[in-house]
Amino acid sequence: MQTVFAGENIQFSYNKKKPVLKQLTLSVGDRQIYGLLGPNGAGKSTLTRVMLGLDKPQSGKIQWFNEYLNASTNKRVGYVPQDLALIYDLSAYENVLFFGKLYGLKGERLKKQVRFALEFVGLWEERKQKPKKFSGGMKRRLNIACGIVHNPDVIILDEPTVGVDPQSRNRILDAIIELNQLGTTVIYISHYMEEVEKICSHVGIMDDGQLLCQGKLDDVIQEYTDQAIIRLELQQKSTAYAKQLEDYVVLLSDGNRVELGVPKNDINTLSQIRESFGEDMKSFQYVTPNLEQVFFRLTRKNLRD
Ligand SMILES: Nc1ncnc2c1ncn2[C@@H]1O[C@H](COP(=O)(O)OP(=O)(O)OP(=O)(O)O)[C@@H](O)[C@H]1O
Repeated sequence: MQTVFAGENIQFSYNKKKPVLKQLTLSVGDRQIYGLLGPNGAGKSTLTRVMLGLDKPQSGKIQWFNEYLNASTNKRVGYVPQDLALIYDLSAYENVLFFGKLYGLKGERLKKQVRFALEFVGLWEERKQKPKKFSGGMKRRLNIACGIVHNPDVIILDEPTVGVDPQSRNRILDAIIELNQLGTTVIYISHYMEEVEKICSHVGIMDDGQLLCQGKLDDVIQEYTDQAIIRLELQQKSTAYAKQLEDYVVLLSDGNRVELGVPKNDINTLSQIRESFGEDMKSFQYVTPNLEQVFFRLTRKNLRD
């Protein structure tokens, strides 16, 4: 596998006192959809700025395509920022044209690429309209068109589905998958665990300026979920079963619902649970290990906290 991005021991602080990125090492391979997850303030946007060369780290090594950042690597990387970077007095077409020119495109190639980008996000028909009239989802899609107009080898998308309706959200996710199938490596920063599980081949979880794990999505889930989860629906509120619950690791207790962490494939524990609750157990469900559990285990936080 070819490495597209390699960052080693990146140390960065805004005010030279408290580091925001702490000896962070991260690598992204060619044609991956790499999901970068982390709670608020973990340092994801800062990392993105450092990766793009907008902020300079105090120490560490950053390479794109095995080269230090330079004019040529810059052209191969696209960026769709979290905050919409649109010019509201220009039409959708002119917005994308503007970004294409910034990346050095000219003439027929520029026109062709603008059309490709607008068609790709499904906004070609609306090209003459100004984005101030667009819905949140359309603005996000236009933002993406501006980021891909120069046909980059890698695109970094920072929370591209925030504040959009479900239809636009699906459209954006489908477009990202399609872009990847066309050969683009995607670095996808998101707060939505289910989106990362749906589209990403690889994942990295960061907290407090450090990368806590990274790897193939399935491998990470396997490696970091040493417990199976059993979800019980009880007749009464879970507080009424304090005695029975003493014997188990209670992961969640919410009204009549309880989630217990049990060793994987441990049939004895499962039958013990059935016996302990007997008739009081309305339902019993095995919950497949997922990224949310990995995230919680590593950060002790829920992503949307
Ligand atoms: N320009 C800045 N000057 C000083 N501190 C900053 C600046 N930008 C971010 N920080 C601090 O750096 C830390 C990491 O912030 P950052 O925005 O990178 O996190 P994040 O993971 O992207 O968060 P979110 O998910 O909320 O966007 C936070 O403590 C934040 O307050």
